[in-house]
Amino acid sequence: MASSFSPEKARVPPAIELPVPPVSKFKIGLCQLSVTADKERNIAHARLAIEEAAEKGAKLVLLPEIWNSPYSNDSFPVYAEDIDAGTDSSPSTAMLSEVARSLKITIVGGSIPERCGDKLYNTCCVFGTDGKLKAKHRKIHLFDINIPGKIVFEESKTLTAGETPTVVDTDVGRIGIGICYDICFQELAMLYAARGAHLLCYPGAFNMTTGPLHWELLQRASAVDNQLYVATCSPARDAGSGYVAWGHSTLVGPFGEVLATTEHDEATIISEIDYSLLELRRTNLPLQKQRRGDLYSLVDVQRLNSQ
Ligand SMILES: NC(=O)CC(=O)C(=O)O
Repeated sequence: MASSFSPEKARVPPAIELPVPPVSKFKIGLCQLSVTADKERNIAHARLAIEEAAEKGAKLVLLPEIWNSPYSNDSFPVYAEDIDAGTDSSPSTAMLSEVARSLKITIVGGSIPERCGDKLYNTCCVFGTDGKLKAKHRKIHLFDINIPGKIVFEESKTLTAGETPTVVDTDVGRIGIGICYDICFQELAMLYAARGAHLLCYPGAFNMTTGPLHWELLQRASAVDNQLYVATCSPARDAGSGYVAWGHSTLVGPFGEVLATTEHDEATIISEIDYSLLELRRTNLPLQKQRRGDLYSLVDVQRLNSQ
């Protein structure tokens, strides 16, 4: 369907007030998992890591991008699951749902290759404490990159891009979801902030060229520009695999401060999120009020079109 967006209508309603989160302080777990070619092992392994994070007090657990499959265009069609067709056709999300329900935690389930009809997507599922699927985010910006002599990757060879930004209300606050390359598009983070997100979660697998330069920079920029928390989770590095991930899963606070991070080995990071700091930082630095909406503005096309 063609978008009905027109520049004349491009006056955006004011940003949504930051909603009162259902919880002020809680622990988040970032599971930087090793990923192999053995899907069953990957699922069992992820389950153990989630259980370990929950045992250490995590109420929200974040997994990496493509944690049930090698990250490759050859693998995506082979490992893809039909998430909407019920638990039998998606063992990976069935596990996430079951463990979220039994441990009463929220899970932002990294991403897996999703099959829907004749299309494949890179998809993140969010499960609530009752085990129900609360949101499904299909990677909006496909990772098509060509840095000669360093890295060439074309997700669009096999995958289709998602069409919808995803903000989800959970027991641990309002969360905006992006997958890896989605983090390079700051408008998406701004949109989530304008929709009242407390936290942005990005499962990601940055590469060894962009990772050292861009990974932390983008997270900190998103956090400080939008005055919210940003959490990322990568697979652990496997130097022998076709795609070598940078690792460095991280939690950044609303002042751009790195609260917890790790290197490239497998690890579970447990760190605290304190939403009272969102108000504090927004009072210290009232960017929202100082923004020059008369000179520039972000257009939320979906909100405009739904009016
Ligand atoms: N998987 C990705 O989208 C990787 C990416 O964005 C990168 O820069 O690396």
